[in-house]
Amino acid sequence: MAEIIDGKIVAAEVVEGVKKSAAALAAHGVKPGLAVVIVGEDPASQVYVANKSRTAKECGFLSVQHTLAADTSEADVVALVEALNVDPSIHGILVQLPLPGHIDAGKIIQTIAPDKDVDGFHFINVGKLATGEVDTALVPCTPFGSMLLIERKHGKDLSGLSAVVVGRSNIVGKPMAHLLLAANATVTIAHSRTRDLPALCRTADILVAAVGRPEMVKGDWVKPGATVIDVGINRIPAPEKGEGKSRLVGDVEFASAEKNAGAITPVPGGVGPMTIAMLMANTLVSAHRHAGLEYKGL
Ligand SMILES: Nc1nc(=O)c2c([nH]1)NC[C@@H]1CN(c3ccc(C(=O)N[C@@H](CCC(=O)O)C(=O)O)cc3)C=[N+]21
Repeated sequence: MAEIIDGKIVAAEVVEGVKKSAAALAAHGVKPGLAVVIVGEDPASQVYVANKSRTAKECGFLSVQHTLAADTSEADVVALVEALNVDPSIHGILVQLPLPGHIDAGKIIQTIAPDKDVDGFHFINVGKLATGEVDTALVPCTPFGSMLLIERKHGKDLSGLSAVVVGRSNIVGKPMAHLLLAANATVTIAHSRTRDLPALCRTADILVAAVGRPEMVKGDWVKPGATVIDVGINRIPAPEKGEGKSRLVGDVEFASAEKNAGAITPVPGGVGPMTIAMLMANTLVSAHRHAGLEYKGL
């Protein structure tokens, strides 16, 4: 049976470090500020938003939330982001995705000042990650947090290890692959058009599932002893818990996968809490950079 990697514990350690560093920043008269912009009400995002503002306050940050009506125009969202870009009290801007269909998410993301882009989605940060300029980049929170869990298990140098990332999104799959590559892993990105996905997954020493399909990765896809990082957060009906009830599952079929894996992240309590912790870490890094200070954390 696999070791269960407890993301809540590692995330709490990260948050503890962020809290201490934020307190030290206060001596320089700097308070990290995080602004979250939400357009409309996406129920799947509510948990995330609540966890995020609670953690930001716990870290001693300024935490500002702008909740806009679902029919807000693209121009109005652009104007808000531009105002936050020049607001000196704000060091991190996160525009909650998905956005309503009439708003071009790409346009909004590219409007965010790259040095406040705590999601790491702006072309500048994507390019820096891809070219190894990580010291001045902001790295996407979910892959960054996943990488921290992988480091706990394998150290910072993944030389000789093969990693398979299932999923090629700009938000998780691609940046995850870049981080693994930067750590010297041999990386394959798999997706819906990959031939014999189970066989490919069985070659992975490190298997990252980020496809958004509930329990798609089965136990017999997992190489014995492999490290499995489950990025999926899927809410599925759970009639056994009562009528209208639901439960969270990952992209990995946990019960079968934990029999083969050497280590595995659960859902909930794995990558999710790490995403929040890294958002705090990125906001702290940004606050340091804006103040001309160096952050020697993480
Ligand atoms: N611009 C943007 N950046 C994001 O990073 C972003 C986003 N938009 N839109 C929504 C998704 C989703 N997301 C989550 C992060 C943590 C948990 C999390 O903490 N999950 C708990 C779930 C706790 C529970 O529901 O019981 C866990 O996995 O343990 C969930 C979801 C970030 N997202």
